[in-house]
Amino acid sequence: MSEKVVILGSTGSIGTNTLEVIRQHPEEFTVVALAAGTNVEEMIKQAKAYRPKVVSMATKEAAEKVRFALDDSIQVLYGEEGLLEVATYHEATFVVSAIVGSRGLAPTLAAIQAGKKIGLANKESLITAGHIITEAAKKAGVPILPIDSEHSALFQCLNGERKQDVQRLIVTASGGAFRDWSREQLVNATPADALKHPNWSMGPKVTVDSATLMNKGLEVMEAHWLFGFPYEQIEVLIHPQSIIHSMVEFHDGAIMAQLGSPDMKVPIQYALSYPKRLPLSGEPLDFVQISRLDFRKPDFVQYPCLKMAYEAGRAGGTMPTVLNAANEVAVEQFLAGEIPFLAIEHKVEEALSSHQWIPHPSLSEIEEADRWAREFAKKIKIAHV
Ligand SMILES: NC(=O)C1=CN([C@@H]2O[C@H](COP(=O)(O)OP(=O)(O)OC[C@H]3O[C@@H](n4cnc5c(N)ncnc54)[C@H](OP(=O)(O)O)[C@@H]3O)[C@@H](O)[C@H]2O)C=CC1
Ligand SMILES: CC(=O)[C@@H](O)[C@H](O)COP(=O)(O)O
Ligand SMILES: [Mn+2]
Repeated sequence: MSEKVVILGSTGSIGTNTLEVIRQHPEEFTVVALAAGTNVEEMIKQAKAYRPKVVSMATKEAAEKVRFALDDSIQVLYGEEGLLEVATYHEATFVVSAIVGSRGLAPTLAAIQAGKKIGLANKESLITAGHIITEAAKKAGVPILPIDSEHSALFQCLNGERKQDVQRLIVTASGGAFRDWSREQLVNATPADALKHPNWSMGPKVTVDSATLMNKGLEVMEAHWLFGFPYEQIEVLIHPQSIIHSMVEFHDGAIMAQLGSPDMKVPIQYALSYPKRLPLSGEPLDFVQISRLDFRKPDFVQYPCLKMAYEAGRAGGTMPTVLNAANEVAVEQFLAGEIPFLAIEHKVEEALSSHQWIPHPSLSEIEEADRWAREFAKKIKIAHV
């Protein structure tokens, strides 16, 4: 029987890669519902090609344009209500959560509570409300299958192993667009510079997060929530080639690593078809051509966002929520040309140090902390950066 798939964020980088995996395996997967923001043209193309039963757009205006282009057999919804309807669509068995940012939290939680298997790319929802998502998944008895490449790698390396035999998780980082830039050079870094990721083609927000290494900080927290290890057992290692996607070291000194070309279709395929593996088109990894793999330790002075993420993760409660929300606002402002690159870390730092920490927040307290951090981060003046 085929998996009935919903994609939240279908028009984005993860969304389009997911549709490509599905296109290569029509016998395994059927697309039943899609949700996106405002990319009308891409949604019309996808709806015509995959014939879902329902689609939803972020705004009424976008939905009307999509509806105009499709026949009546595809229902077109919009707004928060439409998104939740798609996330919990009755026929769906598997929901790919690939909206960018913590706005992915509500639909991801709703999909879990509706008993859908989750393929999780939207790391921000897990950072923002880790205990709420993991408890909801446990209660509903649904698996959260990682799509993020490092977590897919860790998931594969941990397969069949006992947790108590693990020494540490080693999360690899490319170092992002500014891997070889000095702090002095970063003062003048532009959005165009930050968007030149050395290895991966991704959406703008995660690409900027790669450049600050906030992405790696978020991924350390993501690993904590997905696999249940304390922060002391989760390390980051800079690996410029992005060939080793992460590793697990065991107490006997053995290390398991998952390798592959930097192609998100591989972890997406693994999440969708777990525990099977399906063939994918693409060139096999050529070790002779790669010839070497390099590593170095990340430096907390060079990458304060990584340091703040470890601290926020260890503090727990509402600190990760605030870190994530302030970062989302700052990245958006940077991409809009409103603030310099180094103001991102400055805004996150200010928000964390001004926040009234709540140790065991409810969902509404998380939503309130997220709202507070966004407003606070927007208002921070950056003249002295
Ligand atoms: N790209 C990658 O390779 C990887 C991404 N991730 C994570 O996956 C998530 C998605 O990243 P990525 O695909 O790169 O991002 P993109 O920016 O490429 O895509 C974001 C998607 O979210 C949709 N969206 C935005 N706002 C709304 C809204 N209000 N309602 C509904 N949908 C909305 C966009 O729709 P529209 O364009 O129509 O406005 C788009 O489909 C992020 O959390 C990222 O960290 C993790 C690992 C790798
Ligand atoms: C592809 C993927 O999973 C991204 O999250 C990736 O990790 C970005 O690369 P770096 O953050 O290592 O630069
Ligand atoms: Mn990743």
